[in-house]
Amino acid sequence: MKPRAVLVGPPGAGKTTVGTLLAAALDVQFRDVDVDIEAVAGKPIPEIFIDDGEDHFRALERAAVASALSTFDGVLALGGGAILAAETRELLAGHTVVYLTVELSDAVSRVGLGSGRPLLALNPRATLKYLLDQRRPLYEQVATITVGTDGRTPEDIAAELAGKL
Ligand SMILES: Nc1ncnc2c1ncn2[C@@H]1O[C@H](COP(=O)(O)OP(=O)(O)O)[C@@H](O)[C@H]1O
Ligand SMILES: O=C(O)C1=C[C@@H](OP(=O)(O)O)[C@@H](O)[C@H](O)C1
Ligand SMILES: [Mg+2]
Repeated sequence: MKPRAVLVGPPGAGKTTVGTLLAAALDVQFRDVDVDIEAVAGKPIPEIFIDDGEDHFRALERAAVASALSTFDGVLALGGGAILAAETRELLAGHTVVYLTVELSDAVSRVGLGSGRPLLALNPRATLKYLLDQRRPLYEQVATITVGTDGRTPEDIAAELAGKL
């Protein structure tokens, strides 16, 4: 069993939002790895970062992604940093991986003050700029389909993807 599509991209790309609409359009289930991680940890992501640290969050994330990739057949959204793990990038080979791109200005306005995203809590704009530059090659490495999201509605993006899949 494998997901119909796996959505990757930086925070604010719209993985959760577009993924939900895409799953509805394809009439399959939607799953968000961030939600799986919170269920395993028994607390929200900001609390995992505060209580246990980012390394622990990443370990939970690697396990949650590996499990979902082998047991779930709907539309799967990863967290923006999941592709930092070489193990996860390797597991993504052979999957339909959709990279939702977003430029800094749209990402900044979408994540707002970064609430619920502990990495962005201090300085969302500067951190997003760093994350976008650091991760772009990794998203490009795993992607099989790349779709731009700037200035577009989630509905429009989901409809384009539903047509492609
Ligand atoms: N194409 C879009 N245009 C405008 N706002 C968007 C778009 N996609 C997502 N959003 C908004 O941006 C925020 C972040 O979206 P989300 O789906 O959580 O992104 P991700 O899961 O990639 O971090 C949400 O408030 C969402 O409503
Ligand atoms: O970029 C990241 O490292 C993270 C992105 C978040 O998911 P979204 O990309 O859905 O915001 C979430 O997994 C966590 O806060 C870490
Ligand atoms: Mg998300």
